[in-house]
Amino acid sequence: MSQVVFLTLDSPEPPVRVDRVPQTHPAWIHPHLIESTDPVKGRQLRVSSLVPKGTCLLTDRPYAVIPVVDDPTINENLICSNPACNIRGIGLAERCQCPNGCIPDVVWCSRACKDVDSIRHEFECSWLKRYSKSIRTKRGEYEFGMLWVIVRLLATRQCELNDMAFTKESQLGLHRWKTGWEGISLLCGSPDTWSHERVRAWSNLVKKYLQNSPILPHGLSTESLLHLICQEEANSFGLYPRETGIFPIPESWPGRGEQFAAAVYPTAAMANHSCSPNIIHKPDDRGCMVFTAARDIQPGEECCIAYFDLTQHNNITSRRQHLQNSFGFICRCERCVSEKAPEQNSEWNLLPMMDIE
Ligand SMILES: C[S@@+](CC[C@H](N)C(=O)[O-])C[C@H]1O[C@@H](n2cnc3c(N)ncnc32)[C@H](O)[C@@H]1O
Repeated sequence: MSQVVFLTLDSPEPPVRVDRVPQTHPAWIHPHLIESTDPVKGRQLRVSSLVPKGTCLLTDRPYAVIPVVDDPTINENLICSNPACNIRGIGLAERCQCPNGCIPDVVWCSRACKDVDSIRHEFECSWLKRYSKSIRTKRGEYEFGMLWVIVRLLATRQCELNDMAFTKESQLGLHRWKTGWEGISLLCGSPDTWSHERVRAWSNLVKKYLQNSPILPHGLSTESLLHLICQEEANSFGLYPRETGIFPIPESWPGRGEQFAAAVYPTAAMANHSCSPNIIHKPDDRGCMVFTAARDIQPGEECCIAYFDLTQHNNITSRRQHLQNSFGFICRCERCVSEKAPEQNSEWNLLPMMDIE
């Protein structure tokens, strides 16, 4: 059963028909890509038979995505807020803005996209109006972005709860992979996997900005919200215009470019990190995450991406430090295990998993 909503426009244009909320299913998963579990790394992606170099293994739609740009009033890299579109690169002339003037980062590429997205945007609009300025001023862009991703996750969840067709398909287990909110709830990351300081700071943010209220009517407990932040921090992707994970790095490689968005994907988040990845990843022009085989991948082999730009951290000490500080785990990829930094060897087995600082 599809939910049909008619939205009335101010102008004499015909009403826009919304058949159902935007789909959050993975757009496509290669039939030979499988999920398994590693005793140290947790869930992982593998292939069940030989996958030749250049094969596309996954395109995953974001469950939530936000733009990340310095000055949204002039930057042309903003993405369309409508999750069914999410096109990047909206020129200043063609962008539609929020009629309530919530924040300049919220734009749509057309009036049709704005209208189709009105129910979802309504969920975040009052929250953005009420809190964005003070969070940005007092806490900075990073924490604002993190909280906005959480609010967008909750907004998609709300749409999903109202969308009978999606819920029914999920409940019947029609998908081989867990999708939608069910996929998000399976993401790794909990208060136990992060440092006490970080968890305390996030807990304060939840109490101050994310509690269930008429401004943010999600119906979840503060514990669930804290857990969601822990998951988001362990699983969100930065979106860059060029590929991440090309290895060995070609001499003329310019790097992946400047970040333009951040997103959470239910299936792409299952990929573990390797400092010599066999998968390169890159968002398409609509924010879908695309995984491509960087070389031939043998049957049973794990599929790994690089969580960071390998040109920026080229020795083991720098790579380990970066992964611990930014992602909260000690890298156990084959390259790190074989290269072990001499000065860190003695501590290697003593360090707790996933504990930052
Ligand atoms: C984005 S998730 C990847 C999927 C995750 N394994 C799961 O169970 O859902 C990132 C987490 O996976 C684990 N992980 C990823 N790459 C790893 C690596 N190279 N070495 C050790 N743990 C890794 C860490 O716990 C990390 O916080």
